[in-house]
Amino acid sequence: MIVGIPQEIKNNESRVGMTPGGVFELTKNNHTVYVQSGAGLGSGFNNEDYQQAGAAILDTIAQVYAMSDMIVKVKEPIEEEYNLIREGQILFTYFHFASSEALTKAMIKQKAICIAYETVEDNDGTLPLLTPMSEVAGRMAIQQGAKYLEKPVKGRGVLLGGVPGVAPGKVLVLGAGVVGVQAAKMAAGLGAHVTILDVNMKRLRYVNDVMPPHVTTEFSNEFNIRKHIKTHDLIIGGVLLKGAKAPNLITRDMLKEMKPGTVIVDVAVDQGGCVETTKPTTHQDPIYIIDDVVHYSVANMPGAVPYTSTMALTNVTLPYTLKLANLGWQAACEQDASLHKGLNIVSGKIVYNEIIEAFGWEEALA
Ligand SMILES: NC(=O)C1=CN([C@@H]2O[C@H](COP(=O)(O)OP(=O)(O)OC[C@H]3O[C@@H](n4cnc5c(N)ncnc54)[C@H](O)[C@@H]3O)[C@@H](O)[C@H]2O)C=CC1
Ligand SMILES: CC(=O)C(=O)O
Ligand SMILES: [Mg+2]
Repeated sequence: MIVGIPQEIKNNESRVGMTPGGVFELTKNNHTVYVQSGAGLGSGFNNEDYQQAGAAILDTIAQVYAMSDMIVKVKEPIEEEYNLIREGQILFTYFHFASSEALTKAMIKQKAICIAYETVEDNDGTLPLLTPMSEVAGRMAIQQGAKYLEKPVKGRGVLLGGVPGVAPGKVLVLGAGVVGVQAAKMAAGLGAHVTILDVNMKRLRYVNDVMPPHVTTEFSNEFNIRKHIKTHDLIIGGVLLKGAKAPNLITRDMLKEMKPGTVIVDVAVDQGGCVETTKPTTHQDPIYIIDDVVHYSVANMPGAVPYTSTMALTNVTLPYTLKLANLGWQAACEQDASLHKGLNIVSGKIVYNEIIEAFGWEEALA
């Protein structure tokens, strides 16, 4: 198969769809790999690194799309890319369709085979291709939150760890999944007091077992959320309903209950966010303020640490990329139930119900 790796063109997205190590494995299996010139630079890989691994370099993104049977990338295609996508072409990347009707309609129109990293699902319900980026984003959420709690950027002016004689800051984490646990771990490491909420008791039991005593667990419901937002300095949104629009756990009226300068880092923004006032922002312009509450909602947080993120991503995507290249998408998805769950749109038809539900459509637009 011919596999193409275009440069990411989303704002401040420096990750790339594959490392030279990934290219090496594909070419070893007799596949052809085209990499757009300069695509890996942001992650520390130059054209020669890819050539030595067996790739051929193409000058433009248009050439990469035109010459490849399968495109492997990181973020969803953006508008400039829509018309480059060909009927029957496999796109293996993050899509987060439920948060964008425009993207969904565009991919239906292009009749591509859209396999979404974020819905590839193992038997135990875990999401192997989302997990490493959630690990990155969960850890980063505390770094970013701590920064925006500083007064010059309109935060409360609280140091998360406190100092001797002064109490530490308080961090409220919504969702005890991958993002939530990684965020809680980092915040606890800084010495902050952490409250973590989930509706899944198994996850709360796990957190309770592995975290230090200054991380406390509570069941997630409106009563508890309303209680805690009044006293916490930093709120992390890490909930997920697989493939679906995130539930609005914090509504607009609740902002008035928070202390001025409270910071919300809504990591779940890529699935629409779990805060009513969340709207996607970029690394260039990451925050906005409503009712004195600082909102940080960058939809591609790991893009800011591409050296770590590109390696972590290829580690998990490569076995699936190889399977798709070796067998073709139909046979690969028939053989591998986890990969099958990644099918979101196939030749113009939505095959993942939560997307149809997110837009309130009656049926898959075909
Ligand atoms: N902004 C960014 O750059 C990135 C965003 N993400 C996003 O972060 C979100 C979380 O991802 P993961 O942690 O991997 O998901 P996960 O599936 O590991 O965890 C989600 C948790 O939310 C919980 N949950 C569901 N409903 C809830 C409720 N009403 N209250 C409290 N908890 C609830 C679930 O029980 C689960 O434990 C996803 O939307 C993911 O796409 C992930 C990576 C990067
Ligand atoms: C998961 C995701 O959307 C990201 O890594 O950007
Ligand atoms: Mg994202």
